[in-house]
Amino acid sequence: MSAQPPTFKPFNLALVQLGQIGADKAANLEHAKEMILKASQGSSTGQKPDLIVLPECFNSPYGHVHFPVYAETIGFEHGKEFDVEKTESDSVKVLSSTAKEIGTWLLGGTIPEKASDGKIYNTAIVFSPKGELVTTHRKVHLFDIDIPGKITFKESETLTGGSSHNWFDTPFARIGLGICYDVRFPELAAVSARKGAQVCIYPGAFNTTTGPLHWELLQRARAVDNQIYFAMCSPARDLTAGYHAWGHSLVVDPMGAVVAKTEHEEDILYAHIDPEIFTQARAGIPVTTQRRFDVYPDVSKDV
Ligand SMILES: O=C(O)CCC(=O)C(=O)O
Repeated sequence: MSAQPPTFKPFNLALVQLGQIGADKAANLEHAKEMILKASQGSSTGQKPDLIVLPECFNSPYGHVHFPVYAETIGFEHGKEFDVEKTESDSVKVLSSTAKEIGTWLLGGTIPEKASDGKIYNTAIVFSPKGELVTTHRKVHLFDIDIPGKITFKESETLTGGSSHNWFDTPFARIGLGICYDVRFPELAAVSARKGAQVCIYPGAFNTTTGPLHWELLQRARAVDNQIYFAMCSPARDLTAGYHAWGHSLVVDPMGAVVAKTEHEEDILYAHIDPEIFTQARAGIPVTTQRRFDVYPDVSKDV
């Protein structure tokens, strides 16, 4: 990974708020492919996406009991050559060939991943327009919460938290990665931004308890405190499923303004990403050059 981020150029983003995620993995993959192909055609106003994003856990129902059942072995290791043809992961195969078919960057949401040590991770997978798996990100902060009478969730029952910070470079931007609950930890996005990411994108799946209060607030906060674009892509809400996703996929600009958002049904959200807004935000409110690392530490140092 080069230290210097790519020059930030205008691009179009599409978030696929996927519905119909059920118990049948093959059907989930087929529908995901169908929706990626649809997204690649562009918006009704003619915006063709350069990068398409899927939600968290798009190939299986969401819940700690499901992760071991749906987990796939990917075989990717950071810093090592990786041949997609040799992976055992059906999800990686389908997304790789789809990205290649449409010639578009694809942040293929997350899937439960079984690592060589037997541990299971919640892992985001990213493909180049040639279908190469360029990076992965294992959810660092596991979603373990207990709000009595509302929601109890314990990913750590079956998952292990990732231990690395990840981003990827495209010809138009450096994109910082995180997954859902990771958004509650400002340090991760701060490290991405200080390492040069102009945009952060987190596949996510908030719920109907925390979603209304925190989903938009957290994303606007991460956008403003780092003066970056920030987006999260959710699955659609399915009231027949065990987990009711909040939906409301969102794109926020570096001033904290909402660029685009959906409701909770299946939908494709398009957004134009404009580097001018990034440049103006940083010039007008120059916090990026006013930090006082003599008073508090720089969290991006040594990472
Ligand atoms: O932080 C939250 O309220 C929700 C997080 C979540 O749903 C997740 O990490 O999957």
